[in-house]
Amino acid sequence: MRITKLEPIILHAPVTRGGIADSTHSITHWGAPGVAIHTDDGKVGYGFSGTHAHLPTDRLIVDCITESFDPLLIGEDPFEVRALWEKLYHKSEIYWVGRSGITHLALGAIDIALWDLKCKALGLPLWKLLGGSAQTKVEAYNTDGGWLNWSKEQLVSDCKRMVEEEGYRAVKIKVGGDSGNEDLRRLEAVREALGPEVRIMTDANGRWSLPQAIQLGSKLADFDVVWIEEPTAFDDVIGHKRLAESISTPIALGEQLYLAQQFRDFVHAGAVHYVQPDIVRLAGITEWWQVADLAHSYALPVVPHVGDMCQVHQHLCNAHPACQLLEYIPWLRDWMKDPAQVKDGFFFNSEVPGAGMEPTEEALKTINKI
Ligand SMILES: O=C(NO)[C@H](O)[C@H](O)[C@H](O)CO
Ligand SMILES: [Mg+2]
Repeated sequence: MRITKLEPIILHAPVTRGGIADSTHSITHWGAPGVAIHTDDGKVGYGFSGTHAHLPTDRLIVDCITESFDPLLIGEDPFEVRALWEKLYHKSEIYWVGRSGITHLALGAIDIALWDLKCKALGLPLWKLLGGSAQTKVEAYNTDGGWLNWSKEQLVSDCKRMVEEEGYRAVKIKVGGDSGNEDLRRLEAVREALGPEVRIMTDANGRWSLPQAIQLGSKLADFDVVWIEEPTAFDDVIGHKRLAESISTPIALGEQLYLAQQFRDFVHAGAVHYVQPDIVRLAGITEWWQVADLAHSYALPVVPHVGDMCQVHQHLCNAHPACQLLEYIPWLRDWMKDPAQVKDGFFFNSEVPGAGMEPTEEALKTINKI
């Protein structure tokens, strides 16, 4: 099998109720800039990055795919995923301007598409190609009812519905609003509504200063939260280490980290407890697996961020022994041929050959019409 063509794709999918916000971002659509990789035997592999649907930067990502990486892939054997990852990552002119950021997001989409091709050529779902199930099932926690722009009433109503009607036993709510006391009042209302057994995660999306994170983070224990996610500046290893030494609530982070080496620094410093690698920020499945192995060697749970909207991470969590739990956000499910399925709070294992990000024919009709 040889690669014959890279076709750029940009999908923009509407988010829940037309707009969601966390402490740092406010979006109306989820962006999926990516690629369809065609081969000489007619197979097509699909891979996407995950963005906030900002068209100019989505175009930068797909241009990087078609202008910079394309010439390095035409004629290559897609089975050689790791060799191609090294070739593309270390292409010196690209490495000079990239190493993380736009070029890394572009490489991630390509890597996912190459794994997709490998799966399709062997007729296997990604989790089976990676070695089979490492656990009986992967639990889902739901993020899509906890947005910071929801009123407290909407927040409580969504979280109750997810638990009482949809079977979730864990939900995540956003903190990091303008008022720390309002954050705590919202958290208290959700805890009171859900009772003591349901697990609640909190996520500040990097908004707090270190003193704010120490002050507010120390109060989270009153509500028995599972973790505080991204409490302070995304790249601040020392700050998170100091916070981890100051509060009892575990720290979760990773959705903003591009490189395995960044995860190494946080893990080695004891600055993270729940490690959240994302294939769409790292350079795909190939780099994600390195981070999951690193975390596992430190006995740290891996609970990926889902910039792919669970489509590929459902496979990865099924296959990697460090994963028992995965975030659920549904924004791409109507655009995917094999949408991730959650029932009674657990993910189903897909048996469909592939890595999970093949769009529907309908979705492909919308591309490049954005
Ligand atoms: O932090 C998150 N999950 O843990 C969410 O993905 C972000 O809030 C959304 O992408 C909006 O920026
Ligand atoms: Mg987050």
